[in-house]
Amino acid sequence: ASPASTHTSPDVCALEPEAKVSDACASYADLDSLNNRLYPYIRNLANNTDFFSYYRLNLYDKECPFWSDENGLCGNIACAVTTLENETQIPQIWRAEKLSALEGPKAQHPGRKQQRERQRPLLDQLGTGVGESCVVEYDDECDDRDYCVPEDETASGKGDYVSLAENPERFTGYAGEGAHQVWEAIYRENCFSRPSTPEDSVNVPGLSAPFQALSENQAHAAMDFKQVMKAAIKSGVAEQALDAEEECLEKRVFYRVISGMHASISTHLCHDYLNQTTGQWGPNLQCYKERLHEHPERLSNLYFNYALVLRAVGKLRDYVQDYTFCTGDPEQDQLTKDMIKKLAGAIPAGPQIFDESVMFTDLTADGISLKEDFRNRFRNVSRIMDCVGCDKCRLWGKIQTNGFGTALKVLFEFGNGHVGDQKPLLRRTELVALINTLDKISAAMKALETFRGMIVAEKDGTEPVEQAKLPQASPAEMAASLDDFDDFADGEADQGVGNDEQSITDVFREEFGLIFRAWVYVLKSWIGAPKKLGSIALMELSRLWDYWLGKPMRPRSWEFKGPNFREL
Ligand SMILES: Cc1cc2nc3c(=O)[nH]c(=O)nc-3n(C[C@H](O)[C@H](O)[C@H](O)COP(=O)(O)OP(=O)(O)OC[C@H]3O[C@@H](n4cnc5c(N)ncnc54)[C@H](O)[C@@H]3O)c2cc1C
Repeated sequence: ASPASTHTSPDVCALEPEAKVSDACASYADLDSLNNRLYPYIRNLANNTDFFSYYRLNLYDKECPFWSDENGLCGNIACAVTTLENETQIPQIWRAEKLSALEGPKAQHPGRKQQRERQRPLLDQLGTGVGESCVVEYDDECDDRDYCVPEDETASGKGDYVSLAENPERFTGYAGEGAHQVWEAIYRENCFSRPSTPEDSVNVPGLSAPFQALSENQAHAAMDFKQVMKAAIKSGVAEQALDAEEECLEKRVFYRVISGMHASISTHLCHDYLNQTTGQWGPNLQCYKERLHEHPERLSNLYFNYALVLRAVGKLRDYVQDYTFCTGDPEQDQLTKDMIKKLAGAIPAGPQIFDESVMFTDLTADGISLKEDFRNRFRNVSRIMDCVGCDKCRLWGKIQTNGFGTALKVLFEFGNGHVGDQKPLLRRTELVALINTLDKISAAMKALETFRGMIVAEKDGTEPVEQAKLPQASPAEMAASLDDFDDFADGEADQGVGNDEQSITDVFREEFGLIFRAWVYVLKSWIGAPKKLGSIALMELSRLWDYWLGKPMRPRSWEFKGPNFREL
């Protein structure tokens, strides 16, 4: 049956491309077209820059704080993570000797203020090119404005560096009771207004209609809300139950973030699936149908997350200006900074895709406690990640909760009049997690395109069109992709997307940028002219040679690529 016929969720109709993603401000089609342009760029940034492709985290030493996780461990080889054992594989600036030189002796756990004071003179020893973001991360103490339990990147913190590009998120085989227990615990964090007494929870009038879909036996056997929720998840009615709850926007957003993250994980595992008969990795259409296609509200939540995270990255445009990207390779650091600045600058500013200013507007005690509750619950989700029994899933689960936590922090703690305009310092791990989370959602949206193509092909009885693979870009190619991005930014401006009111300085900067790029273009053409003239001469000589030998003359290289081919 088609999704439309099997689901009563309001998101079913809303999934039409032109429809707006509910709770966001852009349509599915807008977000898809934005993603088509941004995707190669985000990929490059996340996978091909040292700053964003290494992550340090404590993957093995944290125990699950909620239950004994010994039974849920995954022994598959696909669950394993390759950590960087050899220090020479890590950019020099992050190696232990460098980090410990910066920290100095550490006899006891210092407070945040002490940490800052102690690190300052040591940072100064490194010289002006090195900032806090290069080497020093505060340890895993929570800041008031954190939505996540932070990772400790200091040398004394237990942890390993992981190359994210070498540990892609894909099918691992982690499933069953252990995985379900984790998802259940995560969704339980969404129950802001849980009934206060066990009686309430089995009292049918206290439950929303979908909970009543549980059999009477199930409902009466449940002694508290936790059990009702567990039973609801088992019976597959939890999503509808939560949908139908009378929820304020903030609680709905909490649920959508989690469900969207779950949908993204499912998309990746279905798209990069191991066919255990042939040993081949590739998309598994059945997996997609069961987990996503038949649940349009999950897809809607994935798009919602894209809008939310993209908005947060866009808000970094001023912040990254002063940020020191430090890997020990100044050329790459400059490139990284330019790339993230361009990315942030190309994301429509203002509330065109997501409007965070409509959330947490209630400044009464109730409103403040709602925000605290929201933050604490999200922190709990990040703690639950220590209960994931598969290393690879835990790695990406931790990165993505940190990424969403950072997005929420940027959205709700950076200005907006909620807390004032003070900008919180972002840890390196937070920035890395944010960009990699965006990369995961962006790649999931591209994977959905593949699956949609497969569904059409299956219906028509044709072969699915293979998606073009992204080329592995070298730093020089990355620079070229910056040029492409200029076109994108200009194109968007022409279409009136992302055009906030501009000041005279902005207009001047924009015009100056245009003139500068035109000047660079002309200069590049002049520099390239001798090579091009040489190629023309060589081509004409070869044609003359063919003519002299009486052979058919080979066509000119720019002639056989069609009328629109401009290059030599
Ligand atoms: C943090 C984490 C990371 C993981 N990473 C990976 C990975 O990288 N690779 C891998 O192969 N496996 C991973 N897993 C396991 C994977 O997510 C599934 O749990 C597993 O494949 C079993 O799937 P399932 O069909 O039983 O349903 P599950 O995905 O386990 O879902 C459990 C229940 O939740 C509900 N549900 C499902 N999707 C949604 C949604 N989007 N929104 C709301 N409710 C939903 C449904 O009622 C479903 O029955 C991860 C698990 C966790 C907890």
